[in-house]
Amino acid sequence: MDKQNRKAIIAGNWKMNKTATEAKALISELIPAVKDAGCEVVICVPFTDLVTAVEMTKGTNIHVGAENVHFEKSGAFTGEISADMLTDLGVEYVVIGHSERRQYFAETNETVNKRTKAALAGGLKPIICVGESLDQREQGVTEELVRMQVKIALNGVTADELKNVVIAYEPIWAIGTGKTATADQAEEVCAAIRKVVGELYGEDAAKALTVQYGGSMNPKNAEELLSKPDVDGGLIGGASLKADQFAVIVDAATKG
Ligand SMILES: O=C(CO)COP(=O)(O)O
Repeated sequence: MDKQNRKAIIAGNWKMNKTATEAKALISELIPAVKDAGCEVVICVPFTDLVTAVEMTKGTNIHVGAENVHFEKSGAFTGEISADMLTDLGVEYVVIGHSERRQYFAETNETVNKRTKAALAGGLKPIICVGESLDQREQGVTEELVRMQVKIALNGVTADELKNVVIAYEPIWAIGTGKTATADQAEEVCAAIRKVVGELYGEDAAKALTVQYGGSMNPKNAEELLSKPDVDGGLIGGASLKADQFAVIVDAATKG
């Protein structure tokens, strides 16, 4: 369902889960489970599962994303993957700046910005992750922090490119903890994200932007979270690894 003509997107972020063999089994279950979705359905999978995911989802309503992309086009960057490598496979989306990347792999707002620009230049749709730690929330700096993360991530991104950008609000304290933000907390920050994008690109661009919530979204809480006016979808970790659970969330977004 569209909110003010916005596209709701439910994206799975598989993280470091599923071998190619396991991915095959999960995607086989997912295809029939989400075939009537009224929202966009994306699965962001490990690099080693991309070929399988792209091949298996051809002709279905499932879109495929990667979980990271390097900012250089090519060269001596052992172990890295470029935007061209991903688009050439048929990959459409890419998660950028996930808090796990920021926490364990020294990702910064600046590298998030570089990756975002490289993704867009290469024809990928970035899902840019922002969000505060529990400490930051308790200190009352959530909105300032998220505004800064969004501003730096989008530095140098044109208004035209913004049409392909998705922003995911993922409070770090809610990721993988079973502790979900309340629907009002999610709405408050998703609205703040839309506001800062409005300041940068104007009202119309802000209204068109898809802003997702992520952090322990599950079949039980999805409907309430997705009913909020500024929550246009979800970035789902744990529950995206179970076809039946993911399908319930997709249904909730279809209603939302
Ligand atoms: O990090 C997330 C999605 O990117 C959320 O993970 P969980 O849904 O497992 O909390």
